[in-house]
Amino acid sequence: MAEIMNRKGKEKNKNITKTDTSEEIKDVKVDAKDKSYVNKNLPLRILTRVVVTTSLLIVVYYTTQTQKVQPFAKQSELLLDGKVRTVECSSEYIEEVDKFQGCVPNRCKRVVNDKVITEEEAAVLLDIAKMGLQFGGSSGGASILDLHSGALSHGNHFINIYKNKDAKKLFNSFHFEIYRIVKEKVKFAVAYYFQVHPEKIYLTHPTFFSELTAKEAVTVHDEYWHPHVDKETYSSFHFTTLLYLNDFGVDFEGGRFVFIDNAVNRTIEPRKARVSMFTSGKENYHFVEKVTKGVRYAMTISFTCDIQYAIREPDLKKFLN
Ligand SMILES: O=C(O)CCC(=O)C(=O)O
Ligand SMILES: [Fe+2]
Repeated sequence: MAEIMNRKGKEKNKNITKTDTSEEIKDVKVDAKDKSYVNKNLPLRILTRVVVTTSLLIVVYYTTQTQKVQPFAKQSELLLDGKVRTVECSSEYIEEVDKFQGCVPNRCKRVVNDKVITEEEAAVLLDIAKMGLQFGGSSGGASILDLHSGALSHGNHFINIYKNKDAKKLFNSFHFEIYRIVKEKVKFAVAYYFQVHPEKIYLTHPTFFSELTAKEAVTVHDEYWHPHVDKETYSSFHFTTLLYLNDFGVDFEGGRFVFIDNAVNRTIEPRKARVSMFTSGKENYHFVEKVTKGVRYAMTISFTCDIQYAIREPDLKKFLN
């Protein structure tokens, strides 16, 4: 029975083919037209979808990005009483610091205080940084001056500032005294906020001035914007402090300090004489945004609980003789 139906169907089709050829041709033409229409418009439709999806993704990305950034300290605010945020210490940090009696912070934290150092002191340090750095300067966007070791960025490498006779003429004992006092004040601020004994924390290497610009990086030393944990970069660190010497949004653009937390990034906008202090473990994962305009000056002042990594004051004699 099915076969009969098939045959009948075939015959019917045959008839149509014979009697209505023009109709079929017309149909075929329309079909071909339709197909070419579909083929011609397919790339356009795909393109439209791609454009719409990409735009949506961009909008979603930027809205979530901007929502995720929260200022912790803005340049426009003066934090005279300090601003503190407690964070859960990473287990590695606790394990490490536990070895040092009297140096364990009762809590891991980040603190910003604008009263520890005066603007006058910051201005003297800015002078020291600028005077020293004029004898060097990296080919890329990041230069450092370390008065303890004498290391000064120069082109693609480092030179020793203590070997430069002209540099020696510019510095005097007043500069070195302010440099010492500032570090001492910062040490006491760390001891106060982290509830550790001031005699149990020691200045450590590297403690240095930094100068960041929008210049293209030349060597890895110029790539200051990578997220990192200070303790992983320098194992001796237990407390990191940063003293900012000029102003975000005034002297330079970009260059905010950013703590990377799970759901949100928290920013510190540099402000002249602002001191930021934090425990150096994984709990304070961070980066510095690229400077897009101007020059940013800061000082990284590092502390350790391990006396074997303590560093001394810069040797004044090396400069003044
Ligand atoms: O200059 C800053 O704000 C931070 C620099 C930094 O992350 C570092 O020295 O480890
Ligand atoms: Fe860092």
